[in-house]
Amino acid sequence: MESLALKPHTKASGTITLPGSKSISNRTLLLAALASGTTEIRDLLASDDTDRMLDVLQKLGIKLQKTGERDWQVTGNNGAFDIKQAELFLGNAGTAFRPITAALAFLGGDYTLSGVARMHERPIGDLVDALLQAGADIEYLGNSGFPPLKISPASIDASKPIKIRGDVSSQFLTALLMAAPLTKQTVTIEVIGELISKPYIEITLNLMAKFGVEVERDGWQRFVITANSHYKSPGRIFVEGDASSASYFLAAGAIGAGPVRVQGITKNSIQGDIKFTEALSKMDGNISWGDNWIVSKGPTNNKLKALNMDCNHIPDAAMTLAIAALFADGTTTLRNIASWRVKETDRLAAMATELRKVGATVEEGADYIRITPPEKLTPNAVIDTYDDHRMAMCFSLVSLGGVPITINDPGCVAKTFPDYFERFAQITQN
Ligand SMILES: O=C(O)C1=C[C@@H](OP(=O)(O)O)[C@@H](O)[C@H](O)C1
Ligand SMILES: C=C(OP(=O)(O)O)C(=O)O
Repeated sequence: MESLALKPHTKASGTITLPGSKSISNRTLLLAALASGTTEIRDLLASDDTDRMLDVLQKLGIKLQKTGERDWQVTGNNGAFDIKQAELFLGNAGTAFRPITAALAFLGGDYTLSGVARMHERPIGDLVDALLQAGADIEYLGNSGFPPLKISPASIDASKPIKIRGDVSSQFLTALLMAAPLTKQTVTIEVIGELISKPYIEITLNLMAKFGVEVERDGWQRFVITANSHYKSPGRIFVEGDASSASYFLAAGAIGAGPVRVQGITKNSIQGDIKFTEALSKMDGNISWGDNWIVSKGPTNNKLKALNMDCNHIPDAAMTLAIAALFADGTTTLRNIASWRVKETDRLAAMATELRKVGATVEEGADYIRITPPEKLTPNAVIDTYDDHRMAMCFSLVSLGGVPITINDPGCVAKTFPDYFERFAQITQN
């Protein structure tokens, strides 16, 4: 297996232009494909997750044209896919698998949807159960409740409210919301139990509105999409820089004195992970904002403050906090993150195992992690990354503690940030 040896550093500074947001990119691609009219997408993320979405849309007959390094033109097909039979591979992209499942279930056709082995261990039962209530025809080709899936033509009846659980992944509700206008019926969605990762629903509603569909809502419990809703191209759409990707560089600035500046995002971002900046401020990191940028610097006394935080609203960026915890003045507890267990790997187990390799004392609970930093980080740890881009990106930050560290399978960052390590090298050159 390939591995990357990172040299020890104590300082991080410089400027990084962020890659486009994964969450915005994949939603925008799908909405543009389902809209009437042509959409110019600027600053789309180029990564494995977006490649999976582009590939699937192309297979479904959507015309996609690359018009610049990060720019695409999508010719919408007005709420339909012309290709009615296809075998689709969605890698490990949750933001592609879940919404494509819902769209195809409502539009009908003969499709199989599969992914990498880990995707076949990531639950999808709550979404399938919701789609079945409206008459969709979906079969599990492997284990019940998990991909791969077979979708067949069906007659969809949305006259009764569709109930959906949102306590395993918010992507199920996102998928149902985005697909609802395809039924051309009024769809009422009722969320059962506690919805997790709520800010991702705001991204969904925001982008649906940009494409002309306003969703009526009653808090987080009930959403109504009326029968006359259909997606229309907004013309041109700009993808913000990825707030989760920003977290590694902002943390680097706070750990390694800084200043580190990320470009392509600011305060009014529609991404929930922008709130990572609040968590970093609570740890005494210094954050400042501008037009289209954020800068982080270290605390004046050089040590970060320990944190005790409910991280349900920022599940991805919370992993970065687990690493920042290594540089804090006491024990950090990150709570309400049970969803970590069903992402690219079991992130609670993986994070605990790898943090122990660098000397931390770690308590891992069903839905929390508690991290006490060591007096001195253990040098030369060899970190396993479990095919999880965020494990690889997070652990690069340990090198800022002045210790060499080796990252196994660094190429797994391709899921959302293919040139991460080149960018990281840019801020650790001095
Ligand atoms: O909707 C989205 O774009 C996402 C939602 C989150 O997943 P969960 O809702 O499963 O927590 C997040 O972890 C994922 O990276 C992207
Ligand atoms: C959970 C993640 O990905 P996915 O969109 O596949 O759920 C992630 O990027 O951290």
